[in-house]
Amino acid sequence: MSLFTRPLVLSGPSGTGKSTLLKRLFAEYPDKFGFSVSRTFEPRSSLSSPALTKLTLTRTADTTRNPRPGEEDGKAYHFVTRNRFLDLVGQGAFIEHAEFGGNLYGTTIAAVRAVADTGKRCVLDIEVQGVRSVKATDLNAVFLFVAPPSLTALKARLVGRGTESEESVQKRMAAALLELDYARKPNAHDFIIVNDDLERAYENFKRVALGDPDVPSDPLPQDD
Ligand SMILES: Nc1ncnc2c1ncn2[C@@H]1O[C@H](COP(=O)(O)OP(=O)(O)OP(=O)(O)O)[C@@H](O)[C@H]1O
Repeated sequence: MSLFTRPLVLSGPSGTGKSTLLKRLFAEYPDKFGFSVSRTFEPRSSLSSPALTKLTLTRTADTTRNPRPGEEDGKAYHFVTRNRFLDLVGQGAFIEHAEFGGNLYGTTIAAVRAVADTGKRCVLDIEVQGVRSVKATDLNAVFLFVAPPSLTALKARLVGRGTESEESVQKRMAAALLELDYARKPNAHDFIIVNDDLERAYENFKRVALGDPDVPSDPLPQDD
């Protein structure tokens, strides 16, 4: 049976290639997916590039920041007041929330459900803490872990991306160890894709995203 009707939770170390895979997927299937990203790290703009905002992606995040000119409520974000946001936090409404630059951002359980109601598959790109939160809900999500071929390769990608300071690379590498530790636990994820060769990884990623239940998981990289 297709898994397409269940939200897809994508996680994996920073720099492992999640945005790269998502961009390709959303470019190939502009109407099939709703997307939510919320992270502890500073958000990067790669998934908000003009090419992507033209797509009919449904975003699911709430924010207290003011709408920018031309931004409609409910399209990029649901704009809420700080008080309302904190109420929602108190009610346990969020899967994840974090503060960046004085504004609060987060993804509510209700927003993920709303995407599913439109017939699209909601894709969440979140960290391990968010994975645990989603597991504690009744969202019945499918968990996909994208692993780097090795820690050495991961570091090379982070450095090669040219977006991180030395300190930020160190922070991300430390977080990567925790993500990999979690991924080694039995039943932590339903699918594991090692993003070694991009073409191969993308083919498997696409199959999982479209709901194929039979995509074989790759073995996790050994510590190096
Ligand atoms: N299979 C691959 N082989 C080599 N390089 C890759 C591969 N996939 C992605 N990259 C490169 O690795 C870098 C990190 O990829 P990307 O930004 O997609 O990671 P990410 O997991 O989305 O990171 P973050 O969680 O920080 O957003 C980019 O420069 C990207 O071009």
